[in-house]
Amino acid sequence: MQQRVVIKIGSSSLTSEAGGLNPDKIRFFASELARLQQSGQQILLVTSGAVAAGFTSLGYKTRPKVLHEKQAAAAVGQALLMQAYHEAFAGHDIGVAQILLTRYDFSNRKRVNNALLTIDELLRRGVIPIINENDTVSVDELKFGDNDTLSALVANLVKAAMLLIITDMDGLYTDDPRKNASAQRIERVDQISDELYRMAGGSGSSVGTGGMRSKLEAARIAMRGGVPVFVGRVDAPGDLSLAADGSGKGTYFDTQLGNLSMKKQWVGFHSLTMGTIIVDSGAETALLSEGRSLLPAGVREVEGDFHPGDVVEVVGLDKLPIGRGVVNYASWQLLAAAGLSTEEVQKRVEVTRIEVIHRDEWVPLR
Ligand SMILES: Nc1ncnc2c1ncn2[C@@H]1O[C@H](COP(=O)(O)OP(=O)(O)O)[C@@H](O)[C@H]1O
Ligand SMILES: N[C@@H](CCC(=O)OP(=O)(O)O)C(=O)O
Repeated sequence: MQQRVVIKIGSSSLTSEAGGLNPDKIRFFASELARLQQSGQQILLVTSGAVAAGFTSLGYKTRPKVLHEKQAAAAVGQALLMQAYHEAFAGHDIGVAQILLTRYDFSNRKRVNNALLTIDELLRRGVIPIINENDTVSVDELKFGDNDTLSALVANLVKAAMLLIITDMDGLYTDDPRKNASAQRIERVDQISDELYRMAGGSGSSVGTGGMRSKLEAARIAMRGGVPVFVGRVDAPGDLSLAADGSGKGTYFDTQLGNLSMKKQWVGFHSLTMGTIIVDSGAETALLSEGRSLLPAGVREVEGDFHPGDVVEVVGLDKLPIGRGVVNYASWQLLAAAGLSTEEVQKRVEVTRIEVIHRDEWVPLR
């Protein structure tokens, strides 16, 4: 199978600060992607820019903040965005296809499989799938909020050889370079630490959304799926191919954290969680450092209404996420078993497995 490369281009790289698409930039990226495709890779493009492209046509002076205004702007802008790509790629004799996805699509195996079959067929025929969030039907918690996460989920789904996140900054710095001139660029990252998250700020431009923080989050998801990531700038001919070859202007994230099976990817990143389990510090250490299963004794609180086989989020006493797993208890059973020793649980609660979450069905997120 040919190698697949997912390229994500942010609004800041395609539009002007005042709104509206920049056709020169679109043409430039089309020729960069065409060059990469000619080198034998299958290309998938995750593009932002619909809101930024559309808001001026609706009479907004600046990028709207209210959800339904953003959705309206995206509905106008998405057509403009696709038209611009269609024309730009036609110059290279390359066809394009529009795919709009939401978070919910990834949590539903049937829907995500349909998307994959479509993508496979397009790639077989040399067409570039152009993917964006389906802004019209996305509502708050189902929303990606930014396309960085979407690009990581797509990269994992298609088993990409690499994810290239193109933005207006040449990589991750020790601080936002727009605010701190002495910030230093980080060349390579092999583990995403809390310290790194503290360095990464929000968006510096008026058109972008997630900033470096959401790019780090995306890198974390892709790395867990075994996909190496580049975050950086592409602004001269040949830059994209250089980025794919390992000598781009940006930061590289390696994947020493190991590959996750499709099942664990689904549990960790694609599924919707049906509840939350709050665990004590002993259970947190057992789960994160000792590779053990979660037992009822370590459970402090239970939130939500779930059933055996559902995916739940596990948080520490500080309420910060530790990971996700497939739960073996219904929420009402776990409420009865919380804090009890294994012996006590066996006497009092009728469950098929004693582990609340078995380590084989657990994905740590720290
Ligand atoms: N530590 C950091 N290193 C680099 N850029 C940072 C950092 N913290 C915040 N940023 C900001 O993140 C911005 C890129 O994110 P964003 O505006 O969302 O772009 P895009 O539209 O490409 O997704 C940069 O322009 C920069 O101002
Ligand atoms: N779906 C939205 C993406 C939102 C957005 O701006 O994302 P990004 O520029 O990647 O930070 C759009 O096309 O405008």
